[in-house]
Amino acid sequence: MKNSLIIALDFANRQQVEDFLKPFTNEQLFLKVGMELYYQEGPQIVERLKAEGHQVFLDLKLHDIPNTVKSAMKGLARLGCDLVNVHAAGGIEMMRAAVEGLEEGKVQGKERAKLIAVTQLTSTSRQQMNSEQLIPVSLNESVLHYSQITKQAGLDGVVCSPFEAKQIAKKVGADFLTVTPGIRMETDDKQDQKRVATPDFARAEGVSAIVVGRSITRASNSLAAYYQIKNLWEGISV
Ligand SMILES: O=C(O)c1cc(=O)[nH]c(=O)n1[C@@H]1O[C@H](COP(=O)(O)O)[C@@H](O)[C@H]1O
Repeated sequence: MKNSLIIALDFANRQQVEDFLKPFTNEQLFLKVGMELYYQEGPQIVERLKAEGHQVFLDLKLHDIPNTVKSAMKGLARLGCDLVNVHAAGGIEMMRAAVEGLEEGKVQGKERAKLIAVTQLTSTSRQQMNSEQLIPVSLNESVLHYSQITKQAGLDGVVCSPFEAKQIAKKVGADFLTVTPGIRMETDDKQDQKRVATPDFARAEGVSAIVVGRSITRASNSLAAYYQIKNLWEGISV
């Protein structure tokens, strides 16, 4: 899990995933299945990627009453994913229920998936958080607070941006996972992301894993873009 580069498979169907993965023939990848793909292809897409030897982050960002989240997690646990998530805004009781569901549903003899909570989405700015969510603090404070309650609920880590990761490691613990999307190369378009950083900045901030979508999946040469980002992330100069 630590030092992973997770590719966000934000595609509409299995065929598009297969086309994207074609050039990566000998690579064992860490792949993220999000709502777009999962809602179209269902559990089979996860089972298929696992059968091909990839690690899978199932990113469905559960956020509901504790009982519903617990039952949903119990079902998801059977898929044998490596990483799953909820929204920290669901609260401590909901997050504890998610852990219970994962434990209850886990595949016999296998480790349960790691569970992380989304703090403030990387598409959220301070101004939006203050005026729309009515949370009158800085993004750092809000993300740190969500990280602390996530730890209290017994989860393994959080989704945050690289800008908050160092402080989380200091205040919540160095082994608490910080998984960071919003990764872009210097010249890339930010699109809908607000808190954006480069792979080498993320490495310098000590994040556990980066999540990269469009900078790889929409690149004219995805394999080359993947290696370029991977080298920066791993601190390899070419
Ligand atoms: O939970 C996530 O993965 C997530 C949380 C967050 O705060 N921001 C965020 O961008 N993501 C996901 O990370 C991916 C980022 O994609 P790109 O912006 O294309 O690199 C998308 O699949 C998002 O759903």
